[in-house]
Amino acid sequence: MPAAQPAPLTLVPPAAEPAPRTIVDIRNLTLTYQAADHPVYALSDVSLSISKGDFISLIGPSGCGKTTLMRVVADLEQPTSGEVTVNGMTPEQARLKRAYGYVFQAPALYPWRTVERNVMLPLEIMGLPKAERQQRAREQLELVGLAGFERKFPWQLSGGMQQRVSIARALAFAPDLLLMDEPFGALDEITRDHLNLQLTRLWLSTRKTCIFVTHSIAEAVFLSTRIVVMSPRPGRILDVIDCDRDLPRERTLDIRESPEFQRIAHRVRDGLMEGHSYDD
Ligand SMILES: Nc1ncnc2c1ncn2[C@@H]1O[C@H](COP(=O)(O)OP(=O)(O)OP(=O)(O)O)[C@@H](O)[C@H]1O
Repeated sequence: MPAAQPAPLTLVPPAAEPAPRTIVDIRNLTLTYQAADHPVYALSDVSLSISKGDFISLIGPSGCGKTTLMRVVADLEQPTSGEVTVNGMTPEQARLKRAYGYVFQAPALYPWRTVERNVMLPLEIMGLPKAERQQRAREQLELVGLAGFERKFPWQLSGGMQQRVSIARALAFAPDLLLMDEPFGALDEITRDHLNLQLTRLWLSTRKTCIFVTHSIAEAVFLSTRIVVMSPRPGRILDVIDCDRDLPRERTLDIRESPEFQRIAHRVRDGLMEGHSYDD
């Protein structure tokens, strides 16, 4: 009987990486506010695609439309023209499905509610049973490093801790997308460094898609997978910088001294200066 032949080797091509899922798709977005006596051209022809797990920072001069852009994604403003989808839905559908959490510049916590009850509030509005509300609130508070502070009132916490409570509140109903509008803008630099570090760890562990507005170049480079540099009003996109290509995903504060970090920071600064009108 002839010896069994070994099965011929077939080369299986490596499985292609699945294309990242688009969470936010913005096409040719223009927004003009109708102020009392004149139109305000806030955004002009903005197109941007944000994939699942991206951490996008929007940076640009004051009044260039960063908040407006986030508010359109959150269905708090209507575009004058252009298309926006969130998780494949219109912003309105996404809002109704609670597809995003919103963190504002000021923590906006209710002073008469404990920390835990502040985080539970959106869950209360959703009608979740108390035990589930409490469990979810505790999980989120632990995630932002505030386990043990559940029974405190907001006024008993520092500004940085209050902002962490508002992040926990935004995360409480497990949104796919986290919108953060200059959440650390009002904090001192050391606290801000600390929160940047915490936020980057939180992002690594949850892989939420984040859109983050900031005026700080260092903060944008430290946190982001991509930085979107905007022009003065009407806001247009001047540059989109891929930070992930040159910086590791896990970042510690000392990365800010690295030549790669400095190079990206320079490019952001160049973009901001190029687009800036000093006549304003
Ligand atoms: N409801 C509104 N009616 C009229 N103009 C508005 C309205 N909301 C915002 N604006 C104007 O639109 C422009 C863009 O505002 P927006 O708040 O989006 O800018 P921004 O880049 O977030 O500014 P900042 O960095 O100062 O927070 C500004 O000139 C602002 O004054």
